[in-house]
Amino acid sequence: MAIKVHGHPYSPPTKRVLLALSEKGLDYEFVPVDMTSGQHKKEPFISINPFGQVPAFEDGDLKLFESRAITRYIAYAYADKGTPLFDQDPKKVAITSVWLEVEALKFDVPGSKLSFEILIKPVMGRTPDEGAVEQAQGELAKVLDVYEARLSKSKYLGGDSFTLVDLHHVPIVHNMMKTKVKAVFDARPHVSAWAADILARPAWAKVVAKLS
Ligand SMILES: N[C@@H](CCC(=O)N[C@@H](CS)C(=O)NCC(=O)O)C(=O)O
Repeated sequence: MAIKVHGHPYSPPTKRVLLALSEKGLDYEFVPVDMTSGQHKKEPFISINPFGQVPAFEDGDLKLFESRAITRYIAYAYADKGTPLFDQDPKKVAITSVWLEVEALKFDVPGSKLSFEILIKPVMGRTPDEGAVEQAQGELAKVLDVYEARLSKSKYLGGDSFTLVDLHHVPIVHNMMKTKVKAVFDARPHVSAWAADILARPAWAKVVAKLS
C-alpha cells in the first residue's frame, strides 16, 4: 500500500518527513490538510494524530505522527534504499543521538519560533512580535556558537556524513535563509558552509518543487 503524508506546505515538520522520503527516493502521496478550517482537529485526521498536529503518516497499516519519529522509521525501514541516513556503529549511533536531541530541544525551539513569527504570522495577517523575535534570535545565536565549534571539527553535525541530524534541520534553515536571521548563520563560517551544503541537496530541491 502507498505511503501517505498528511500535512501542510508551510509546515517545517511536514517538510522534514517529505525530505526523508525524497532522500530515499520513495514514492508517496501528499495529502494537503486544510488547517484554516481545522481539518487537523477533527476525524479522520485525529485518529492518526490525536494531538491534532501535522504531519501524520501512513505506510500501509502503520500510522505514525511526530515528524522525527517518522523520519527514523523511514531511515530504518528503507535502509537499503537511497541515501543512508544513520550509522550502524554503536558509538556513532550514540553521537548521532546526542545531536538529534540537540536539534529537537535546542535548535528547533528558537528556530520554529522565528519561522512562525517572521514568515507565518504575516501570511495569517498577523504582526510579528519583535520582542519574541529578538529573544529567539539571541537563543539561536548561542546554539549556533556550539554548532560552529562542532562543525569546525566534523563536516556534518553527526559526523563525517549527512545523517538524519542534518536532515532534521533543513526546513527551518531554509526558512531562516529567507529572513534577517540569515546574518546569524553568515557570521559563523562553518555553520554557513554547512547550511549551504544541506540546502543544496537534490532531494530538498525536489521537495521544494513539489510543494510550490
Ligand atoms: N513535534 C511535532 C510538531 C508538529 C507541529 O507543531 N505542527 C504544527 C504545524 S508546523 C501544527 O500542526 N500546528 C497546529 C496546532 O498545533 O494546532 C512534529 O515534529 O511533528
